Amino acid sequence: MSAFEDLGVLPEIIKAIEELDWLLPTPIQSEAIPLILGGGDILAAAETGSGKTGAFALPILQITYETLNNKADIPVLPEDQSSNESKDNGIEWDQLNRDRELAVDGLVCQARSAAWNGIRATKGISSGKFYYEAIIRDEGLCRVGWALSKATRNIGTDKFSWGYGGTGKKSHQGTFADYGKPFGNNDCIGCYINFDDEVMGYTKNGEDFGEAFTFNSKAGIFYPALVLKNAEIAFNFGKDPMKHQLKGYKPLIEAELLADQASAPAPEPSNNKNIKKSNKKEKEDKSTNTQSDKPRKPLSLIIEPTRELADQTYSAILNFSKYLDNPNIQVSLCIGGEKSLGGRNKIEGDIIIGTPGRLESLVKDGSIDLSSIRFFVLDEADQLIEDNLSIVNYIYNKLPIGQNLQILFFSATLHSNKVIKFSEQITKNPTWVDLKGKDFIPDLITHAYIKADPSKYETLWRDSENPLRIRTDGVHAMDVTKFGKLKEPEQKSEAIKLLKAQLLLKCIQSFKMDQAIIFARTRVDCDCIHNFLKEAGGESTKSGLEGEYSSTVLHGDVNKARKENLEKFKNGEVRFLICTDVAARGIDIRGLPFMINYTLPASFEDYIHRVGRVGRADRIGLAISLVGSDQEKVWYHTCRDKGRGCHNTKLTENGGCCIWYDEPELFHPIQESIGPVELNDQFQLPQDMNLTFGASSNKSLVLDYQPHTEELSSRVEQLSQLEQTIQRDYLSLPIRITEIVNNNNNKMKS
Ligand SMILES: Nc1ncnc2c1ncn2[C@@H]1O[C@H](COP(=O)(O)OP(=O)(O)OP(=O)(O)O)[C@@H](O)[C@H]1O
Repeated sequence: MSAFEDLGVLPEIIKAIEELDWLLPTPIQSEAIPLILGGGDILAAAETGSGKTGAFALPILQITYETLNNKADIPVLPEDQSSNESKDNGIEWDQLNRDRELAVDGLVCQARSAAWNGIRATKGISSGKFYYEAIIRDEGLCRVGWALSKATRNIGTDKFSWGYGGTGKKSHQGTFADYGKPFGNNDCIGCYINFDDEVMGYTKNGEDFGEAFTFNSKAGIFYPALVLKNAEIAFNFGKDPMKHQLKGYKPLIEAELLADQASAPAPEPSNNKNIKKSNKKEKEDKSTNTQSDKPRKPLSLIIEPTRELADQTYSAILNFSKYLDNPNIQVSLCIGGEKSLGGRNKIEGDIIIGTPGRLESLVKDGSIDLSSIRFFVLDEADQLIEDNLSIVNYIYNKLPIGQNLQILFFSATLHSNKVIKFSEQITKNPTWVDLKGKDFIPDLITHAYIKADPSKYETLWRDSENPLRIRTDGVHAMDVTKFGKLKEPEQKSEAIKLLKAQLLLKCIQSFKMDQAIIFARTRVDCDCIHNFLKEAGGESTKSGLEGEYSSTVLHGDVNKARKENLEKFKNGEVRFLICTDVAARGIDIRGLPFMINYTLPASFEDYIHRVGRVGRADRIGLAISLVGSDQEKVWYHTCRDKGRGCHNTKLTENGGCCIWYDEPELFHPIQESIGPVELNDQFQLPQDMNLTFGASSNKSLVLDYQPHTEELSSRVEQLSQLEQTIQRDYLSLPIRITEIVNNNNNKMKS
């Protein structure tokens, strides 16, 4: 019997997690899963990388599934919002013919993955002159066009499909050629097909680019088709008035729409539609499952502070749910940077995962129906409450409070007054699952630091012969022209900035770091470090191989590329990820050996989350902090454009956009609580600390059971003795009764 089974987890979920090598639950999972399955509110604090995602995701997935299986309980969306079928003459995007990471909401298609994801329409045409429109809703990549039923979903790459992409290329049979103009956000692309003359073509915002392809009109039924990557596109087959009229062509909806008899290619496992059924149960379902086939109201809502984290939790839940069918669990990802649906179409999904801003706007415009929510999860709750309290409160107030609603708070750092006060307002007698006390940090992390002292390391940063110098944030561009004896605070500040870049290289070299995550304070700092590493040898070589110091950045500015950059790092395509605190929480990169605090975070809690990117899932990690020996003057933009084009280096108290950042002060609590070791002059750990970073500790995540077992052993012993006493008493009971009965009989006889 699996240990997860002991916790009451369903076999289908266990099968999925066993494939991830989750054989035993981690301590937080052992504690939290039964409590959540049992129905209470909980506040769960456990160290970074200890498996908190599974601790809440597994039980809510299970209860969601069990609720759906009890068909009477399934809340469905009202009919008029759930189907476009009649109004669209039966043409819609085909849920059975789409790639796994493409989500469909009415006629809006979205894929947030860095891979291409395609879909085909349910119906197509084989005669006449018709067209449809695609309205691009962000800057991602896409190709739109037509496909026969034999085509793959990556249209334009085989001989059965024809596409036109945002880079201004048409493609067929894998050949890409210039056509029309590039297109992007807000553009309206018309896709037309003319069976009389056997030509296909495209328009952009009404401008006709003429023939793109010729084709054989007898080839079969031509379906609208789409492939996209990190993009969102809305379609109009003619239900709404077309944006641009195309002379001689009618909207597709007016055609005689057809579909091939042949079945569609097997669908990928679903992420937001109820499409996969086991053969065995299919027959029963035809009669009984009509309720669960309808779009359903969400049962679980999970809020995550960042897009990356929302995406990670979304992928985890998709993985956990892969063997749950009849019905499949619908999971929807709602993250920032997307347009409102205007309440026209409801977000479908049994489990919705999103970021605060996006969820707020979807709730406000009526696109998410919260009336059936049973689980409200605040992951990284302290950050959500710190940064987005009003949104969390707003969403909470829209929930069906007082019914079966369960509220779950999770974080490694959950002990602030603000969190406790808020939790008291919204939870009912919550159980605290606090495994290690306040802000505990995994033992698998070794903490080290180097004091970035320009007087100590003069040769490193003063060396005028060394062409490799970081271009710093520009705060001192006007006030430090010469360094001299480093008397002025501004000189020291700039010297520290120059030195830190050199120390970074030394650390990378000394520990032969293959992969590391580097945290800096601002976007500008991240870009400066990225450029510095490029110059140090981070450029891709002509042969396409990444350079020795290849890096990528992740911060608030790198909007669309954020996911792609993170994937590059996760896949090992680049060696260093340079980021702001946007990646400090939750991001799970298995086996990551090193992290570097290029600048210290502004709070001790942030230090805990940042260093928690290493030392996860049983891997030993090293966290190195570069600590300035003096204060540094840094940007702190209060200006309207948040720093764009700002050169105001006065301090904020004088109306400017700079502050003095006091790393020596920020380092105190870290030094007191954790006591990091100082790297020696060779930038090495003391010799007795011989560790292989990135390697398994061979302790296993679940060995943490041991202290718990020891703690409980005396009580288990007492229980066992009690049990024995009861057993003995019980066994002696009939004898005594017989004795009493016999005695009584004897008395009566005599
Ligand atoms: N029972 C388990 N057995 C083996 N590996 C596990 C188990 N549970 C989780 N993991 C793995 O441990 C890693 C960390 O899990 P997770 O991301 O949930 O940690 P976390 O506690 O949420 O961390 P953070 O506080 O940084 O958000 C992941 O790679 C996950 O796959």
